[in-house]
This record gives sequence, C-alpha cells and structure tokens, in this order.
Amino acid sequence: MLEVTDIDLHYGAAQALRSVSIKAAPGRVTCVLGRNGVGKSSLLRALVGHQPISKGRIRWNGADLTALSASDRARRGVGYVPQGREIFALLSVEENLKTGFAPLKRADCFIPEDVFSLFPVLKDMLRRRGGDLSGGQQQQLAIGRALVTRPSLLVLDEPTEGIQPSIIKDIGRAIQYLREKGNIAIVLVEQYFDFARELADDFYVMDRGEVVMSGTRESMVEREVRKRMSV
Ligand SMILES: Nc1ncnc2c1ncn2[C@@H]1O[C@H](COP(=O)(O)OP(=O)(O)OP(=O)(O)O)[C@@H](O)[C@H]1O
Repeated sequence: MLEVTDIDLHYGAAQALRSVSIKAAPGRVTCVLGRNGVGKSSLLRALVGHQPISKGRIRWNGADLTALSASDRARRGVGYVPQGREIFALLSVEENLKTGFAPLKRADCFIPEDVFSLFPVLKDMLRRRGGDLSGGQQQQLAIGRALVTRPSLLVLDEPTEGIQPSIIKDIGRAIQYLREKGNIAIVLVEQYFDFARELADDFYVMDRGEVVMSGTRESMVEREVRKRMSV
C-alpha cells in the first residue's frame, strides 16, 4: 500500500502541493485528475523522488521512502512513466528498455516477456532508434522501460497525452492487464476523463495544489468531477 500523508511541495517561494494525502493499493488503479497546473505531475515527481517535499511522509509497503533517492525508490519497486516520455532519442529501442536494468539484481537483468506481449511493436522495432518512433510508440516504450524495472508501484503521468486513439486503447488494455495481475499498485495521472473513468478503481481530484474530491469509482459523481476538469 502506498500512503502519502500531508505532503507540501515548493518551487522556491511558490507552493505547488498543500497537505496532499493519497493512498494506492496493489491490484487497483488510482487516478489523479485535475486541470493543467494543479500539481498532478508535482505529486508524481514527489512520489518517485525527483522533487523533494517540504512536509509530510511517503510510505510504501510500510517503509518510509521520504528521505530516499529516486534510485533507492526504484530498487524498492517504484516505476515511473514520466510526462513527455523521456525516451533516449539516439539509443535503440532495446537500449532504451535496458536502461530499466539499473535498479535490478543481475539475475533479473532481462526484458520480461510481458513487455513484448503487451506492446508487440517494440519487438519489431528493437533496433530502431527511440527518436524515430511515433509518439504512441514512444509512449509504449516508456511504459515498457518502466516494466523492465519490475515495479510493484507503477506511476504514470498522462500516458494518453498526444497519442492516437488506437494506441490509447492498447495502453488502456496494458494497464488493465497489469491491474489484474493483482500485485502492482498503479497511480495514473490523467486529463482525459473517459480514459480515467474506464480504468479508475479509486480517484482523487486536485485543484490548486490540494485534493478537493476523492472516492471509489462507484462513488464518483461524474458531473462534479468533470466540472473540476474543465477549463
Ligand atoms: N520546475 C518547476 N519550477 C517552478 N514551478 C513549477 C515547476 N514545475 C511545476 N511548477 C508549477 O507548479 C504548479 C503545478 O504544476 P504541475 O506540473 O505539477 O501541474 P499539473 O497538474 O501536472 O499540470 P500539467 O498537466 O500541465 O503537467 C504549476 O503552477 C506550475 O507552474
């Protein structure tokens, strides 16, 4: 279980998160929703250790991650698919996937078959440069690279952004498959409401750095959530 308790995050004098608390359980998809600039990416960067917090606690399966570096968190099973994908343009698809070996023990340094069964295009393109892939293929590569790290907590920042509908469907199916494995907690930031509604077991809506609404999929009042997401 991921337990984020009362975190604040600042960029200089500007406060991006205000006493944010969320939980995420294995076998469930937890969606964080909200307009542009409300702090969703900042929350994910805080989770994975890319941005320090100024107050609060981040616990994963009972261990306190708050003071750990991003690489130590990766070793404890935190996998990250960043906004904008951050593929290495000059490395091949295979080399990009192998960058996911960094937190692994030597015996685990292979690309799990799941990566290719979820995204067969990656197998066909192993020798192609990351920069030559379409946006959708790069997104699949970014998710594949995170899966190589064998995450037990998978954090995805807007995986549908700028992606064509057929690939959005593939990504949705991949997330569903990972949820059904039952041993991975998935935290998904989204602005595409319909995609989030289909996948979310639990949701949090943010506004101006705060969680303003939360609950299970069953308790979600769509009209209220949509209101918080429209500009
Ligand atoms: N590196 C940074 N330095 C200074 N301010 C930042 C930085 N990153 C984000 N911010 C500010 O923090 C606030 C929250 O941004 P954040 O990117 O977390 O929001 P978001 O909800 O993820 O939006 P988006 O969907 O556009 O990524 C915004 O006001 C943003 O301008």
